[in-house]
Amino acid sequence: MEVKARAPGKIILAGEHAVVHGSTAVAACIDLYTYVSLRFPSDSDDDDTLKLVLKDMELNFSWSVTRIKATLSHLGSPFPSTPTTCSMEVIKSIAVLVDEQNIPEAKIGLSSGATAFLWLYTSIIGFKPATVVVTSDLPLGAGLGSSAAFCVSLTAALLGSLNSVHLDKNHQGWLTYGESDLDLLNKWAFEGEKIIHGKPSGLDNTVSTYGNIIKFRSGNMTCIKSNMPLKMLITNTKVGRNTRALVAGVSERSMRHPDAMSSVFNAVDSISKELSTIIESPTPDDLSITEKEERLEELMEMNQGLLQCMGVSHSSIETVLRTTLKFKLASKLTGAGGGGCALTLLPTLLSATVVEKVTTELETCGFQCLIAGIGGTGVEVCFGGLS
Ligand SMILES: Nc1ncnc2c1ncn2[C@@H]1O[C@H](COP(=O)(O)OP(=O)(O)O)[C@@H](O)[C@H]1O
Ligand SMILES: C[C@@](O)(CCOP(=O)(O)O)CC(=O)O
Ligand SMILES: [Mg+2]
Repeated sequence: MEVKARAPGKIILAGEHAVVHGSTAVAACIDLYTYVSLRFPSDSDDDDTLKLVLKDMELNFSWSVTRIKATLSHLGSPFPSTPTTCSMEVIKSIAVLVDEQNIPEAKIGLSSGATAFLWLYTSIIGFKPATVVVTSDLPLGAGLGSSAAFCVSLTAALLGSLNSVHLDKNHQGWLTYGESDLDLLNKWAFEGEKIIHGKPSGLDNTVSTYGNIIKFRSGNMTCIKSNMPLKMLITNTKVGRNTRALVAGVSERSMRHPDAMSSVFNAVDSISKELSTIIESPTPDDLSITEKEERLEELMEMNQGLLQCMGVSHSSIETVLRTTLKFKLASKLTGAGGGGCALTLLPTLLSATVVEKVTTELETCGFQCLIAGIGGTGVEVCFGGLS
């Protein structure tokens, strides 16, 4: 049997980092996906290996199931309906299994992904041989939520292989999970994100699971129905960074300056709330589309200023801000910052010529630009053929 799953990446319109400290954030899924295929060997195959193939990265990992079992069977796996946090002690045991794979130094960031994989696989499936193949449209470590899309798509494929999950396995094409299965899936993916991020807010896995545009605060989400066109230019500075280190840096700064940082987080909370109100408010209302766009641009600039206060901007992001400002366009970083991606609002009345000019100038700086569709469906699975 083969189960395929795909989960989208995301952009954060407002509230990254502050959301880890209890502020509101607004995020939308984008139409770039991570894909997972899960295949169990037939009973006649004499195969004792669990294989993880990271196709884009040209990396093949393989573990003997007997070896994994010797390391982890004391945990009582599998426990698919009880999402559980991987303890530090178990992370260390899994790290030994990951280290044995000799990941090249240049790709060492993938070790946290491999650790999350082993935790999710053994917790949900147990000690069974299989081959898991992963591919992704998303740049890794660029702020577009590749870590969450990886955890969500993997969990979707794993849960999809269980009989306890309510899905029509004869359906041809992509299928969505029911509400209660999605809730379970999201909780497991959050446990995977904890292994990769250290202290995630849960925003990224939630938007990748449920899709749409969401307002999120302290683990609770509300879907936002947008009443205006939202076109964003995404610029990838290609400056690599690691969310875990950036999130830890903000927490350290907030321990050094608790009062000042709490005011920063409160300001971000207000920005996210105002931003979601503007997006949702009916048009024509008291504000025209152009006026709404101007307010969004101002809020994005204010949010970017506060991200600078948190210490997560970067010279490459400042270059994007300066370049887009020349065309009177507002930008902010998206995701953890420290490089990675920036968002630029493209107002409805902006001419195609200006979009072309700004894109060319950003690309001349060595950056990569794209316009993604935002706010679509979340995670999906597939058992049959895909047309
Ligand atoms: N397709 C993938 N395969 C394996 N690991 C992945 C994949 N996508 C993401 N990861 C893991 O997530 C990490 C990147 O996550 P993170 O630093 O949070 O950045 P972002 O989520 O913005 O892309 C990678 O270094 C890797 O460990
Ligand atoms: C910085 C943060 O708000 C978002 C991180 O997103 P990403 O991993 O950079 O795509 C962290 C979080 O919410 O868990
Ligand atoms: Mg991430």
